[in-house]
Amino acid sequence: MAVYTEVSLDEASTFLTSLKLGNLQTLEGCSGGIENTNYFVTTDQAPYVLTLFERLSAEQLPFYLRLMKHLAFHGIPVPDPAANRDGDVLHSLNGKPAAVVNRLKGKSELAPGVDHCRQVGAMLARMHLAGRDFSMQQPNLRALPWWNETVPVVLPHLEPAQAQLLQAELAYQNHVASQSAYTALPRGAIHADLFRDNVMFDTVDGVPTLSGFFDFYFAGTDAWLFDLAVCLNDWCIDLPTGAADLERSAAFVDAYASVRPLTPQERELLPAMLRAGALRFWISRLWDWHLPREASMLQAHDPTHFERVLRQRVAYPLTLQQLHNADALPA
Ligand SMILES: Nc1ncnc2c1ncn2[C@@H]1O[C@H](COP(=O)(O)OP(=O)(O)O)[C@@H](O)[C@H]1O
Ligand SMILES: N[C@@H](CCOP(=O)(O)O)C(=O)O
Repeated sequence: MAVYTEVSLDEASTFLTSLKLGNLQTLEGCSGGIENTNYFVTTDQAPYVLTLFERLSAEQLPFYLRLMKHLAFHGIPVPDPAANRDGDVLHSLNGKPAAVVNRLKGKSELAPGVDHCRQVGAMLARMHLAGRDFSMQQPNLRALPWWNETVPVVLPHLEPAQAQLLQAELAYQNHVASQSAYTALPRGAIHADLFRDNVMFDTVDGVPTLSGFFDFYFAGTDAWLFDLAVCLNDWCIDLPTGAADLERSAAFVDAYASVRPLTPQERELLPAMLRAGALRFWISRLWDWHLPREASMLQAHDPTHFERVLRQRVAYPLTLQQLHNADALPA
């Protein structure tokens, strides 16, 4: 259930009219999602999603909403936040920060194939390029400084072998971040959480067709390669084992690079960033699992999944060369 703050028909109707989004026809609480209150609404103009932000503050939200607006303006299929007559995209409803975006068509593909990966890879690169002239900056709030802060907090909850891996990987990532190749990585606005459940596909003429990226609430300014690595760690692995799926990985990376070729430093650091992406989500899942926030509505995800992904990435580093030689990694 993801309606934490009730909105009545009258309240929604007045709100949508004030944004000139038409006359309310339907209002339906959305059962998916765990962070925010989401309603699917339809007016005589279009279907929308009304979100009341339960956790993020009014200070953080403008970056996410403005980024979505910027990307939508540049033709990237992302929810486009509705502005009021003053151009504001962050509103307030029933005491909560609120936004209204267009509803993307389709549904998430939780068992993606090669073609899904190809589409997401190409669109990810287009999104990175479209973000180049986005004027706002906000650091990735779940990057290295947060890992350094959070690892000591979760360590006491781990088995010795897990603690050893976590500390060793954090030391390795601190070392990587001090290298000139890392500093030279191209950067910009990244989604930072573009998992399978944050992408929609619609069926067009019988063909699954990417219809949008959403849930930009971990977005920030960081290395584009990190975003690519986060995606590869979700879209292109075998979920039960965490092992890389070479065919999907190659399709994803090739599609990405066909839009934005990777720099020599990105090619060099792909294995390290795949480890960084696994570490980031292992830490956040450990944190949510062992230290649930008071009155938290979050359902913690299984941290051991990303421990497995990290172990795979350490044991079998995935280089671009290997991606094009499918025999190089064990099945
Ligand atoms: N713009 C959108 N278009 C279509 N569906 C959406 C949109 N935004 C959210 N949803 C739906 O609402 C669900 C919850 O959204 P999400 O952003 O993941 O919520 P939370 O941040 O609370 O986890 C998604 O799984 C998706 O089905
Ligand atoms: N993708 C992350 C969790 C982020 O939660 P979301 O529901 O806001 O996408 C993970 O799998 O750990």
